[in-house]
Amino acid sequence: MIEATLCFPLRDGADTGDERAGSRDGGTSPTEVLLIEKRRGLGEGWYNGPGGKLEDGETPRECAIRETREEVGLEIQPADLEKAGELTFLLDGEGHTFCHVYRTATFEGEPRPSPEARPEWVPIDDVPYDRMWDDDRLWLPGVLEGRTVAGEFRFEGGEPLDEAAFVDHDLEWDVEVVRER
Ligand SMILES: Nc1[nH]c(=O)nc2c1ncn2[C@H]1C[C@H](O)[C@@H](COP(=O)(O)OP(=O)(O)OP(=O)(O)O)O1
Repeated sequence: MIEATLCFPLRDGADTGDERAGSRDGGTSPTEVLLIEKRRGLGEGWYNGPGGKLEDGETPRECAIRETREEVGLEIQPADLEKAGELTFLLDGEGHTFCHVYRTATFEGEPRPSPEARPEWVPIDDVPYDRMWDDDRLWLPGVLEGRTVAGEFRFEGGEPLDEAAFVDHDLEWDVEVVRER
C-alpha cells in the first residue's frame, strides 16, 4: 500500500499580509485553510492539501513537512504539526493508499506556487468540495474544526484511483491513537 501525507496549514483570515500569518492570535479559531490546486499526478486539477508519498526512510511527519516545503514553500517545525487523521483508501477491495493527515496553525513563509501546486487560502466555511476528492467533504470539515478522524474509503473501477468511483466509507471521530502519532 502506498503511504502518503496531507497537510492543512491554517490561519486567521484577518492576518492576511502579516509575515507571521501562521501564528494563532490569543487562541482564536483559524478561519482559513491553505489548499493547493494540484497541477500534476493523482488528483490533477482538483483542490487538496499539500502532501504526497513517503520517501525511503522518511517518517510521515517528515514527509508532510518536506512536501509542504516543496509544493508551497512554507516551513513547519515538527512539533507544530498536529496529527489529525489516518485515512485508508481501498481500490476494488485492496488497500491502495494509507494517508496521514496533519494540520498546523504555526509555520513560516508565504505560500508560493510550484510545478506541482498552485496555493490558495480559502475560508474554512467555503471550501470547494465540488472540486476535490469525493471523500473530502466527509472528513475535512471535522479536521478543520480540530477533531481527529480515522476513515476507510472504498473506490471501485480500477486504476487510476482518481478515475474510480467512490462507493462507501466508515468513519470514526475523536480517535486518541491518531493524535499521539
Ligand atoms: N481519496 C483521496 N482523498 C484525498 O483527499 N487525498 C487523496 C486521496 N487519494 C490520494 N490522496 C492524496 C494523498 C497524497 O497527498 C496524494 C498522493 O499523490 P502524490 O502527489 O504523491 O501522487 P502523484 O501520483 O502525483 O505522485 P508523484 O508522481 O510522486 O508526484 O494524494
